[in-house]
Amino acid sequence: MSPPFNSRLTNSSSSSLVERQKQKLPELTITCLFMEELQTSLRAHGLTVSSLPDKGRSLFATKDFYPGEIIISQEPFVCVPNNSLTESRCDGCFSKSNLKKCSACQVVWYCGSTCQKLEWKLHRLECQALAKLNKERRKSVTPTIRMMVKLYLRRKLQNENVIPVTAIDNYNLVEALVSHMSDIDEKQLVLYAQMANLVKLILERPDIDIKEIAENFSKFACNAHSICDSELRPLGTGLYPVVSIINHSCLPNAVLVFEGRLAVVRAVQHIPKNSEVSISYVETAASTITRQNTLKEQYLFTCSCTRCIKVYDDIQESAILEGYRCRDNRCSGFLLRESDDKGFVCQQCGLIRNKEEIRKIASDIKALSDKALKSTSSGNLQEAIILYKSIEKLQKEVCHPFSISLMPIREKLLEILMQLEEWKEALAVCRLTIPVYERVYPGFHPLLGLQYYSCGKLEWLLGETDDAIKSFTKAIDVLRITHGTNTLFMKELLMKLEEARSEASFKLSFRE
Ligand SMILES: C[S@@+](CC[C@H](N)C(=O)[O-])C[C@H]1O[C@@H](n2cnc3c(N)ncnc32)[C@H](O)[C@@H]1O
Repeated sequence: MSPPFNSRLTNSSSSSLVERQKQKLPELTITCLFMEELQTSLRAHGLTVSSLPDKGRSLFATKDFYPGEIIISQEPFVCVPNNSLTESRCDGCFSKSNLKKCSACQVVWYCGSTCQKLEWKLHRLECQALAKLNKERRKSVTPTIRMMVKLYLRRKLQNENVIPVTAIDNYNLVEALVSHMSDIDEKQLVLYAQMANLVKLILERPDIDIKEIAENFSKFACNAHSICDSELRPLGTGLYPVVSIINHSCLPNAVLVFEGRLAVVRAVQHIPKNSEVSISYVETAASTITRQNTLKEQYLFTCSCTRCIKVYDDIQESAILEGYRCRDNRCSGFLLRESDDKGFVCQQCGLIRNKEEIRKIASDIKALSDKALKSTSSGNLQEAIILYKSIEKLQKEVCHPFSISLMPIREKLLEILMQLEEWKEALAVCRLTIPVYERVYPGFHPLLGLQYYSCGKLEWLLGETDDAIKSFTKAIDVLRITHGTNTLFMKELLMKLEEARSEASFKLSFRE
C-alpha cells in the first residue's frame, strides 16, 4: 500500500510558496504557480489533475491503484461540528464527552485543553469576533456561517504567515472550486446574500465583497463534505479542496471515509493507470431518476456514467428499488404502470394492482409514521416499536421484497430495538436488511460491511458464536478495503473476531 498523501508538504515547497507570495507576484502568476506545485505534489502520489470538457477538473491516476489502497488523504481547510440547540461537539475532535463552552464567545465547545490549544490560533480571532455579538445574533451563527467565518480567518492567518501555506493547503485551491453561481435560482441567491451580510458583520471587514462571500457559500453547497464517524454517522462539515477535485460516478471506483477530521479516499476497485478516480456524491442504492434528481438539485449536473445511460436495465432496476410488489405474495415480479394509468401490471405473472389500493396503504403508512415520530421524540419507545412494526408490515404489502424503500423503517426499528436492548428482535430485523444491501451495493461498500458488523455484534451477544464469526469475517472483508486496518474502529472489529474465534474453540474443546 502506498503511503498516504500527506497534508503537510516538505518545508522547502511550503517556504517557496510563501516566498512567492511575499514577492507580491501578479494574481494570475500566483494561481499558475500554486497549480504547478499542486501537480508536482500529486504526481509524487501517482495522481494528476486534468480538465474534461463535460466535467471540469478531474483527478486521474498516473499509476495503478488496487482495492484498499489510499489514493489521497487530506486535512480540512476549514471544518465545523454540526452543533445544534440539542447537541454539541468539540470543535477539535468532534467528540461529545466532557464538553466545556469557550467562556469568552459562548459559542464553541471543547473536550479539553489539547483540542483548545490546537485550535487556538484560529479560534482566537473567531472568538474576538463572536464575543462582540449580542445574544440574539450569536443564535444565528449556524455551523455554515461559522465555517465561512473560519474560512476568511484562516486565509488571513496564512496571508500573514501565522500558519503555513502548502501546495494542498491554501486559499487558491478554494478559489479554484466550482460555484455554479450562474445556475443558482434567485431565491437561493438572496439567501446567500443575507448569510454573506451576517458573515461580513461578524468579521468587521469592509474590504470583503458580499458577492465573494455569497459565491463561497455556493462553493460550500457543491464542494463541502459531510464528516462522518467510522459508522457513517454525520458529525460535521468540512472543506477539502483537493478531495473536492474528485468527480462523481454512480459506479465509483473509490470511496471517501474519515479518520477523525482527516478525509481518506480509498480505491474499491482496481483503478488502472490513466483512469479517472471517482466517488459517489449520493446514495447509489437509488433509482436512476432519484440519483439524477439529487445530483441536479445539489450539484447542478446531469450524470452520464455507464449506469445512468443503461436505459432498458434501468426500468426494471428502478421498479424493484422504488416500485411496488406483485399482489400475489409468491410472485417476485416487478410492476410497471399500466398504459391507461389506472394501476400497475406485474411483469412476471400479469396480475394488475389497483392504484387506489396502493394509495390507501400509502396514506395509512403516512399516518402511522407521523405517530411513530411523535412517540420516538417523546421517548415512548415501546409505543414507537409497535408503530414501526405496523409500518414495516404495511410496507411489505406494497414494496418489492428487494425495495430500498423498506430500509429506512427497518433501520429505525433496529436502532430503537438496540436502545431497548431487545437483542433477539434487533438481530431478526438486521438479518432482514442484509439481502437487500447485498443486492444493491457492490462488493466493497461501507454500508454493507457495517451491516455485517452489526449483525455479528448481535449474534455474539446472543451467544450465536459461529454465526458471529461468519458475520465478523464478512464485515472485515469489506471494511478492510473501505476503512483500512489501522484505525481504532478496525482494530476493535479485528479483536472481536479473535475473541469470537477463541470462544468457539473453547466451546468445541469443552464439548469434546
Ligand atoms: C466537487 S466538484 C468536482 C470537481 C469539479 N469538476 C471542478 O472542476 O472543480 C463538483 C462539481 O463537479 C462537476 N461534476 C462532478 N461530477 C460530475 C460528473 N460525473 N459529470 C459532470 N459533472 C460533474 C459538477 O459541476 C459538480 O457540481
